Amino acid sequence: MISAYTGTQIRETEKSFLDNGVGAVLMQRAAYGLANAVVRELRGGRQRLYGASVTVLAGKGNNGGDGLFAAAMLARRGLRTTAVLTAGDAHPEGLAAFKKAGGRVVRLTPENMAEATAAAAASGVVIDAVLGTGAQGGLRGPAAELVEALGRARPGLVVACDIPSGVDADTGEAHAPVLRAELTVTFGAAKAGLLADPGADFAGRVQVVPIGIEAGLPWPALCRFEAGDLSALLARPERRAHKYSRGVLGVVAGSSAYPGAAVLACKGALAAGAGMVRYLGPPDVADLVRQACPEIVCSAGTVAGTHVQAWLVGSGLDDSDEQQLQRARDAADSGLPTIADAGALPALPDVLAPQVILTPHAGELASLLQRLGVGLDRAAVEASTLSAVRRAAGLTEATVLLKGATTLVASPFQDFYSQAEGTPWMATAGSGDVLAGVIGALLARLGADVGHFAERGIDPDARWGAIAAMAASVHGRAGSLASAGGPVTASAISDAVPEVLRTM
Ligand SMILES: NC(=O)C1=CN([C@@H]2O[C@H](COP(=O)(O)OP(=O)(O)OC[C@H]3O[C@@H](n4cnc5c(N)ncnc54)[C@H](O)[C@@H]3O)[C@@H](O)[C@H]2O)[C@@H](O)CC1
Ligand SMILES: Nc1ncnc2c1ncn2[C@@H]1O[C@H](COP(=O)(O)OP(=O)(O)O)[C@@H](O)[C@H]1O
Ligand SMILES: [K+]
Repeated sequence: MISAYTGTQIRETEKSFLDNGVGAVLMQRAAYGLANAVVRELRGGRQRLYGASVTVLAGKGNNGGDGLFAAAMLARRGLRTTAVLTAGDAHPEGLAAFKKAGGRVVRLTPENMAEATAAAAASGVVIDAVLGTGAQGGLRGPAAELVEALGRARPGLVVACDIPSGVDADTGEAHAPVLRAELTVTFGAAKAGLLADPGADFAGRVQVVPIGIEAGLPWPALCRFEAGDLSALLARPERRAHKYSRGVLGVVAGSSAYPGAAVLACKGALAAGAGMVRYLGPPDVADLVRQACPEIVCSAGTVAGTHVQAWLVGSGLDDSDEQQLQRARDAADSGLPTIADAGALPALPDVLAPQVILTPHAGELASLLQRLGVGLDRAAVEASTLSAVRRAAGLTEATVLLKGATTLVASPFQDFYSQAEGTPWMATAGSGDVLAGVIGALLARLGADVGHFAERGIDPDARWGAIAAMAASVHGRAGSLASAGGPVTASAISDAVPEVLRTM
């Protein structure tokens, strides 16, 4: 599992080390990790180290210090190094080491702005070490001007030191201008803002360099499941499993306008290993569901009269179909774990419960928040995804999964997950319906199994968020597998789910 922390958590952890006078040692480790990462990138691109050019944009704090020490190490390995000091001042020891190693120093002024920009744009590697976890707000003054111009000039390989300057380490909010990095080398542990959009857009690949503070880190602010976690959590069926023990999912989805959503949700659930799927809905949609998936048991019954372990409600619901909306409300009110998607979101009560998992995309989350009195539009949600999803979970008391390039999960117990295994090709109609099905199958199978999670170190209350994140990971992996770099349909994502689960 990748654990990520806020800037404050990292600074508090570092404090005891700094108080003990080992701050300089930590900085050397950070700089060494950063310099090595740059070397690996150059070698990976089959470039010669000797004579390669590197420009470090160095601010006046410790982030600039890390960058200058790293650049000094690179200078000693034969790279041509330039430091652009964006604040006039610089970390004194870092600057001294850089000069001693033979690096060239440019103190940024309005007069040499064009020259400094051109030099940075022409160098093979740019290290962004202007602001780190001590940043308050975004870049200002000459540093902002330089980064703005450099962004337009499309520089070579951009490597961010700890975090792209201007990205908030706690929330992932980006204060323009931010230089888009291909790689972020981050110290001690990942920062939460690197795993939430839009920060993740600017961070590129994230590499964590241990610096010796790890044992003192607190409970993470944000987690990301990796393949090994999924293998442990997605247990195979027991030898004497039967269809009921595998989990029965009830599905309330689809309408005459969107019958396909019901089919895709059911397919997603079957693909993710539901023991049985019971569909409730209008006869014309039920006919289509039966034709597409003869495995599904269809009826026109009520929620109370249908025996299931979990519910999936809302995908493709029509807001005028009062019978389906009532079923969605009954399911959310049943006390059983329920994934509520799309058309169910505006139909449910404001306050729900943790075992109800809401799955909005950014637009739907904005509408939900507006209904709850929070004046955020879609753009505001996209600019601050982690804060938005956290607020929604707090206000609704439900578990909230925000879909997007990075999928975020927030539970009312303050557990946060970020998964990003998908591909932009998955931004295709019906993809979210398949995700709903995958979540539904996992809820039906694992929702009641408190012991299963407890044995794997997950608190019973935290299992709803964990299940949502596991499903997002499986869905993202299935999408990437099916896409293989090209277009993908929602059906193909669903078809790839069993292969992902087989390899877990
Ligand atoms: N303290 C240590 O020993 C370690 C620190 N580390 C590095 O230190 C960084 C944090 O260092 P700092 O706390 O010095 O903070 P930063 O280097 O992030 O920046 C703080 C400095 O920039 C100024 N500043 C803040 N916001 C600004 C803005 N918007 N525009 C212009 N100037 C601004 C502040 O006044 C201060 O001088 C981490 O990101 C990491 O790179 C790592 O080397 C690990 C060890
Ligand atoms: N740029 C992207 N990169 C990766 N995954 C994405 C991207 N955009 C959307 N997705 C994923 O695709 C799915 C889209 O769901 P949704 O917006 O509900 O679509 P629909 O309602 O058409 O099914 C979600 O799982 C989301 O996380
Ligand atoms: K930085």
